[in-house]
Amino acid sequence: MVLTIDVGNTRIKAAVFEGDSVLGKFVFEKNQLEKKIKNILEKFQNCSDLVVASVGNVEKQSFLTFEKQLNIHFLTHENAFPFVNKYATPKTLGIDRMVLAAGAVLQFPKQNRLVIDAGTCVTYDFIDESDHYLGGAISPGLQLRYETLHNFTAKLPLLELEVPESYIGNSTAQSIHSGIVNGFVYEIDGFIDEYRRNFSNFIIILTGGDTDFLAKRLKNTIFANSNFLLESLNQIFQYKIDND
Ligand SMILES: Nc1ncnc2c1ncn2[C@@H]1O[C@H](COP(=O)(O)OP(=O)(O)OP(=O)(O)O)[C@@H](O)[C@H]1O
Ligand SMILES: CC(C)(CO)[C@@H](O)C(=O)NCCC(=O)O
Ligand SMILES: [K+]
Repeated sequence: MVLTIDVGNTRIKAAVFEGDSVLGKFVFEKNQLEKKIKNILEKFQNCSDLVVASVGNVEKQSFLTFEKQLNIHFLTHENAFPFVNKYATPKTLGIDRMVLAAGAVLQFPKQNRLVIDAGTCVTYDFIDESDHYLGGAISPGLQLRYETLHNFTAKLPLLELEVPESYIGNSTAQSIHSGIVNGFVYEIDGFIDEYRRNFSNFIIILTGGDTDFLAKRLKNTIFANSNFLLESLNQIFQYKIDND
């Protein structure tokens, strides 16, 4: 059994795998990390390995507490990844993006793939059919857009996510919802259209905290899987055993 942990910018997500099956899924805050891992390990006593990908500022020490119980694997740029990294600054590429790219290559061999992770930030990652990682884009996520609009203006309120009534916002609130929600959807569909103009065939994987909200609203057909990063961690773990 493998415990996979994704330390994001805002939250931590974890899942226990037996082979390819998910036995349990967990979401928690950074300050609950040690307590939650302890609880998970009490529930799943056959966990032998812990695989972590972290872009957040969590102390490595918090995981090392469990060193006696588990083999701990901290993914870094030094690990073997199943693609050729063509990013101009490979050392600054987010480990979460590398894990998503690896998962796309392992789950969808020999085809072009676009991975969209709609989390705190939205990331776009493109890996072509020759398994070359080309890069993509980073933009603010849905929640971040609401917060930024409020934090950097004098008059704009902090609103909760709401589906806009129309693209023509007829009030301050509706204008904000339209700008953020419609803008977000247009951005993603716009990127997908641009990729389509340049690559004949590719699979699109959508993941991250806003997966379900977005999946219903995009005009393009996508493969929606909010667990894709955790599943990819599990797959990399299998790959890592074979290749490191
Ligand atoms: N319970 C929740 N708490 C926070 N965000 C949530 C929640 N449910 C859905 N979301 C949405 O998920 C987005 C955050 O995504 P996610 O949880 O994947 O981010 P994260 O933990 O920071 O991970 P990453 O850094 O990998 O993006 C927000 O834009 C928000 O709209
Ligand atoms: C873009 C984020 C914040 C998304 O979690 C993360 O992947 C990261 O910190 N990336 C580093 C910059 C880059 O990927 O080029
Ligand atoms: K993200």
